[in-house]
Amino acid sequence: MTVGTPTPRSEPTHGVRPPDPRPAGAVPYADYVRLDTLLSLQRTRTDVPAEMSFLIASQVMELLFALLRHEWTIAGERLDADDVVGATDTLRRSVRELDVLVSAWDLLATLTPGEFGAFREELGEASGFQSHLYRHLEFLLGIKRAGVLRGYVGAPDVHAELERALRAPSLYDRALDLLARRGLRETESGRPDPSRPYEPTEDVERAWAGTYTDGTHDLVALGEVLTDISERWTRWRERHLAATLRALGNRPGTGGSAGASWLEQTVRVRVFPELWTMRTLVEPSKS
Ligand code: HEM
Ligand SMILES: N[C@@H](CC(=O)c1ccccc1NC=O)C(=O)O
Repeated sequence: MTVGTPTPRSEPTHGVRPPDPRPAGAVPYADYVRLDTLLSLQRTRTDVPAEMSFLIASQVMELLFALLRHEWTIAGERLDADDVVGATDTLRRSVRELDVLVSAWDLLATLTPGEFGAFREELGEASGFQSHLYRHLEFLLGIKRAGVLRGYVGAPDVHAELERALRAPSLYDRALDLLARRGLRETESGRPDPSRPYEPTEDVERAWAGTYTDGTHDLVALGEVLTDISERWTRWRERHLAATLRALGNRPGTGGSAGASWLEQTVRVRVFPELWTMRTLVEPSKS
């Protein structure tokens, strides 16, 4: 092609031949992504234009919940194996995924009460409150409430999986056990009953403060990435509350709660609490 010849619309402008879209032996893109199945899942209940972004926002967030469950399960196994660097790498990747989860609220940021109200009745009593993946993530983060299981008695597989996660040590329990194995805690090992709600202790607060003061590099990196996760978790809740206030005002929720005022209480709870409270106790670094 000579200079000045108009480029046909179907050809790339940079002069490189496009790759063969179906190379022999390779898995076709549409098969790998399961595109047919994926694109069969966006069945809205109404013709209200804004409903599609609501549905896709919910699906995107559920996918990211599943991804985070995967990452945090791997990270937990690595902590148990004393692989601090491996666990920290996995948790760092999960922080980027959490950032995507938080920004997924942008999909709902323009939803007005009029638009939401136009399809909300079709949702019946369905609510994100019933998300079992979200409950699984809460358990991994140490937000343990046995009562949550009651909502899943009609779904035995989900119930069994959540029960296992409730009884297993959380990610934080596993990190604190690791600190104990490294001789950084006054008490020897983990919580006697990991299915109980996590209660902050001065022992754990001092253990983190001592670790940060000593500058024990791998453990400070672990503490910082856990703090990143805690911060993002709160941020997701803040944006959920803002989206709710904007789209719903102070109406009660479909899941039976008071709505925004109920969500407001959850925003105040921080996961991994001593990683926040210990910071006042950390001594200035020497190097
Ligand atoms: C504008 C859209 C949304 C509104 C107005 C809204 C509203 C609410 C309300 C009022 C609750 C409290 C329970 C209830 O009574 O229903 C709730 C809980 C919840 N919602 Fe949403 N929500 C929205 C979108 C989403 C999306 C896209 C997700 C992602 C899957 C989601 C996930 C959750 C979860 C996990 C809970 C339980 C929170 C907890 O227990 O701390 N919500 N939502
Ligand atoms: N709790 C919301 C509804 C809601 O969040 C919801 C309802 C049905 C399907 C998905 C939903 N949101 C996210 O999962 C409300 O009170 O309007």
